[in-house]
Amino acid sequence: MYANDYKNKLCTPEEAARVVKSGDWVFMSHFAMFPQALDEALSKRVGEVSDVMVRSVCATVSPKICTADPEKKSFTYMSGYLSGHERKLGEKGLCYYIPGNYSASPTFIRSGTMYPPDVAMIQTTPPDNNGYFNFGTSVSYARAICEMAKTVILEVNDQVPWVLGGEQESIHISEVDYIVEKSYPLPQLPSTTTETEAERAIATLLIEEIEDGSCLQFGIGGMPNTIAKMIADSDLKNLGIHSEMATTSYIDLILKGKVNGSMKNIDKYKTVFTFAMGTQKLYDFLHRNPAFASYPVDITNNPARIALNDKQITINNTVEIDLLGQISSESSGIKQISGTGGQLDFTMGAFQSKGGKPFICMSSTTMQGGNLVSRIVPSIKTFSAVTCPRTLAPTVVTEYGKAQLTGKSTFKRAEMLIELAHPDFREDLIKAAQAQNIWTRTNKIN
Ligand SMILES: CC(=O)SCCNC(=O)CCNC(=O)[C@H](O)C(C)(C)COP(=O)(O)OP(=O)(O)OC[C@H]1O[C@@H](n2cnc3c(N)ncnc32)[C@H](O)[C@@H]1OP(=O)(O)O
Ligand SMILES: CCCC(=O)O
Repeated sequence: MYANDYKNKLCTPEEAARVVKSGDWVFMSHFAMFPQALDEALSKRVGEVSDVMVRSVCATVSPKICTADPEKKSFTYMSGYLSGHERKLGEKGLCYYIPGNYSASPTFIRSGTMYPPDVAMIQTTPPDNNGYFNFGTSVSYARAICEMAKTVILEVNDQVPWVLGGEQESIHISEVDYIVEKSYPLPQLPSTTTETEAERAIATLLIEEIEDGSCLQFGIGGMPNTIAKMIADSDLKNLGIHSEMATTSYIDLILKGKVNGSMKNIDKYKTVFTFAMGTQKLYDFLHRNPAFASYPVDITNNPARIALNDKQITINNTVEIDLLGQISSESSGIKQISGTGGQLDFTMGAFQSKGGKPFICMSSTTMQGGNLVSRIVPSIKTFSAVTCPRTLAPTVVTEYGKAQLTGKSTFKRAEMLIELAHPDFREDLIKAAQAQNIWTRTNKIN
């Protein structure tokens, strides 16, 4: 029925890329759905256009518009959450970070608060018989971008899984201006990370906090995968998932019957997420699987909606925490590592959920430049961003224990956090707390 429409809109990536004019804002799709053919075609226009602003989120390949234009003669690239590729480009001045809570982006686009997109370049599945294309593994805010863009170009990839959605997971051909085709496997995020002893100790401490019927969110990074694996081997049952990200570790949780969503108050029996990144096994598992519902990020990450499920447990990683409980999860000094993403959104949501518990976890130390450094620090580095402010500091977990910081005074926070630090750093931290006037004689460690 829509075959003629499809044929009329079909063109080469190079033809589609010609739509972009100097001064345009081009919004590309996110994470594993970064539109590789359109990026390549646009990169061939270096020197032909100027001041073109391109934005995406966590591109899982290195955008060619950056590498083809190291002097930024034509393109300036920015991302809402840096991937490893984007982090490296950032260090060369070829990728800028856009600070923000992930939940807010669709609203900012629709309200015009964000620069409006001139051109949307969005990767999708091929259309179904009703003329709909599916946003695959990155619903994110693809719909908001397409609604607001002057020109919508789809990059159709027949290797993208069709992911069933709660809403806004698809777009109709009538809303599309150009279609290009390219078949390639989605980039994969390896599932096997080498687990450290500290990660296993932290996971053990977190498992104690999860009950039958809890609703889980796992953040990004090595640690959440370790915990998911441990849950898959536990006696826990009737768990639910309401998360931002879906990962390969979900497969076992679902197949082993740990996660069935039966105790959720909303999206019952569904594992909810806005983007997925993992192995091909995950992408195959997601394809038309009714166990999942993808939603746009203003729905998955809305704290008020997160709170509708009882016993929401959120497990996110951080880079460092200062003695006041300021949580810095996305940068180290001027080095932007990743982004705020949904860390603050989910922490706020879990605080409001009945029986909910937000957690921030980290190994107590890390190797940096060949030196062992503490992640619990007197003060976070100059220029480092605070991802969760101290007013919203939840329970912090290291391999040495848990510290519930909410409602605690500055001296109590300092004391509890120092108990979670590696023993080699505790004396220096006590001295720092004394110098900061957040230590008292009532403190246990002295
Ligand atoms: C997309 C989403 O929003 S999902 C929802 C939750 N969102 C979030 O939690 C967002 C913030 N969190 C994050 O970005 C991640 O969880 C992180 C960065 C805290 C941890 O992720 P991991 O992949 O486990 O981090 P990893 O240990 O590999 O380190 C990543 C980088 O940070 C650097 N880093 C880590 N700790 C430190 C530190 N204390 N000082 C300096 N640099 C550090 C590492 O060296 C590495 O950089 P490199 O690749 O250039 O060498
Ligand atoms: C994680 C994405 C952040 C944004 O672009 O809003």
